[in-house]
Parts: sequence; C-alpha cells; structure tokens
Amino acid sequence: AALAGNAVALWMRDPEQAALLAGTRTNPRFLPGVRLHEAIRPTANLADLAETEAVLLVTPAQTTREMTAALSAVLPAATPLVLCAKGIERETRAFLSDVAEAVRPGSPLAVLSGPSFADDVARGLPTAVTLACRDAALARRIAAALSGPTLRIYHRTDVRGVEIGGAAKNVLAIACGAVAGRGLGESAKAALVARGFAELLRFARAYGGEAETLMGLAGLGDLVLTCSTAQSRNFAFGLRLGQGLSPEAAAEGRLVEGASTARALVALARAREVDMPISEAVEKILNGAWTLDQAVDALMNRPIKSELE
Ligand SMILES: NC(=O)C1=CN([C@@H]2O[C@H](COP(=O)(O)OP(=O)(O)OC[C@H]3O[C@@H](n4cnc5c(N)ncnc54)[C@H](O)[C@@H]3O)[C@@H](O)[C@H]2O)C=CC1
Ligand SMILES: O=C(CO)COP(=O)(O)O
Repeated sequence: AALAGNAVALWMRDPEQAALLAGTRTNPRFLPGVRLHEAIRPTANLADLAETEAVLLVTPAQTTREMTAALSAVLPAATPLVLCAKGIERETRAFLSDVAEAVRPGSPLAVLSGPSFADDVARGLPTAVTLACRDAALARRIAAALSGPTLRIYHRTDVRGVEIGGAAKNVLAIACGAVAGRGLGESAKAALVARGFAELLRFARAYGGEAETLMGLAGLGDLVLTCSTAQSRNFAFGLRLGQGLSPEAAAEGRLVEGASTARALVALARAREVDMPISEAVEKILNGAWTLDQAVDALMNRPIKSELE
C-alpha cells in the first residue's frame, strides 16, 4: 500500500513491538533485511484505523473472527475490509468471507490472494495478485489504490473462488513438500501439482467458485508458487514431514495455514462428495492415521480412471 503511494497505519497487538518498529524501522523476526517504508506508521491502537479508507486484515486465518469483531468496534460500517489470510475456520468449517460477513453483516468485504511471498512484496520485487469483491466497482477501486510500480492487482467479483484458491493450495503444498522431502522425484511433484489442481477445481465448482478464477493467479498461480520452493512455510513443513519429522517438529513454531485448514477442507469436500485424495492423504498424515509411505501407496493404487473424473 505504501509503495502505491498511500499513507499506511500498521496495527499490531503488542505496544512494545509497535514502538520498537516505529523506532528502528526494521522487523528482524518477520521481515529481516527490509526497511519499513517511510509512509508506514506502526501503532498498537486499533482506533487509529477508524478513518482509513480500507483495512487489510493480515493476521492468521484462525483469528479472522476475533479480529473482525475487534475491528467492527472501531470502524465505520462503510469501511471496506480486505481479507488477506488463506484458510478455512477450523471450528465451524466456514470460509473466511462468511466469517467476516457474519460478524460485520452488510459491510463491504474483499479478498486478496495470489502468489506473493511477503518478503518479495516488501522488497518491491514484481508481483501479481487477485482481489475479489462482489461489488465490481469497489473491487476495481481497491485494486487500483493498492497497485503500484511493483505490485499488480487484478480484480474479480468471485470472492468464493479466490478464497478457495488460497485456502486449498496450502494443503496441496504440504503434499508437494512431503514428496520432495521423501526424495520421490520431480515427476511425482509435477503429477501432484496437476492432480492437486484438479482437486482444487472440483472443490471450487462444488462450492460456487468460478473455474476461470482457479485457473488464474489465486488458484494455479499460487499453487505453482507454493509447490515450488521451501520459501513457502507450507512446502517447508511438508519437506520436513517427508524427512521423517513429526508435524509438531516440522512446523518449527511457524504459521502453517495448510495444517490448520486440512481437516476443514476435507470435511467440506466429503459433505459435497468431492473427491480430494491428495488433500485427504495430507489430513490422514497429519492426524496420524497414515504414514507418508501409506499415503503414497494409497494414491498410486487408486482405480485407474479417466483424467477428467
Ligand atoms: N507471509 C506470506 O508470504 C503470505 C502470507 N499470507 C497469509 O497471511 C496470513 C498471515 O500470515 P503471515 O503474516 O505470513 O504470518 P506470520 O506468522 O508471519 O505473522 C502473523 C502476525 O499476526 C500476529 N497475530 C497472530 N495472532 C494474532 C491475534 N490473535 N491477534 C492479532 N495478531 C495476531 C502475529 O503476532 C504476527 O505478527 C496467513 O493466512 C497467510 O497465509 C498470504 C500471502 C503471503
Ligand atoms: O501464500 C503464500 C504465497 O502466496 C505464502 O505461503 P506460505 O504460507 O506457505 O509461506
């Protein structure tokens, strides 16, 4: 937002961290080596966001409900909220836009997703993402306001498709990482990306997302990025699972959204009879029902069928 020429208030919950960031202009823990843009003003006071034109919510997916409620107390009802987390609410199996809509009914809501490591965006490396809002004019306005010389934002009205892409690709990236960690080869990884994408499409169709959205940045684009490199925490988590670490050890205390979302994703898929064998395998590995080798066996020994099924 700052690179696009906006004045930005950056809220964080810890007043000490906010003061430290305001003073040092660096955050060695979360963004090492990046100097905070001069147009960004850190604050620990949510009320400082009351007059902003739009709020980007970038806390973990499972905090969406509590954060939207906290924001509702300080924001005018007309302030657009842009959800940036990628996941599904674990307890309720609700999509994040439905969570925010339930807490703040009728207020403008958008979802921002797509292939974009925070580190790349903060360093001003070229990045392209998708923003969806049911109000097409608002989608265009927010996309234009946040786009800058290094960040290009496409807009759509398909909120569901964009949020499904972000949530599901994290689960699939864990599978890709596990294949890499177990040394199963690049061919297996490519097969997983392609068959994982087929799962994503099937799931989106069953839940009202548009196939074209999933073929774009928020689906295929983010799946390819997250399945390619250990710069992704989901991929790196899978990599360590593949090397034999337990889920707890593999997370290394970092946020792994795919691990939090896997069970809800699989439950939603089952509820509408969507076949998602790769996501199911990830969920079974995470809950201890299968070893990685059992998962590979199960995936390779499924009945031979048409590629389009
Ligand atoms: N890091 C990345 O490259 C990208 C992240 N995302 C998504 O953004 C979301 C957040 O991810 P990151 O920023 O990378 O995670 P992170 O773990 O680096 O940072 C999360 C931040 O949220 C704060 N936080 C955690 N619980 C909170 C709570 N209950 N209330 C207030 N603040 C809380 C933490 O203190 C931390 O500052 C995730 O859903 C992720 O999938 C999306 C695109 C790229
Ligand atoms: O969503 C991301 C890139 O688009 C970040 O992925 P990880 O959460 O796996 O690091």
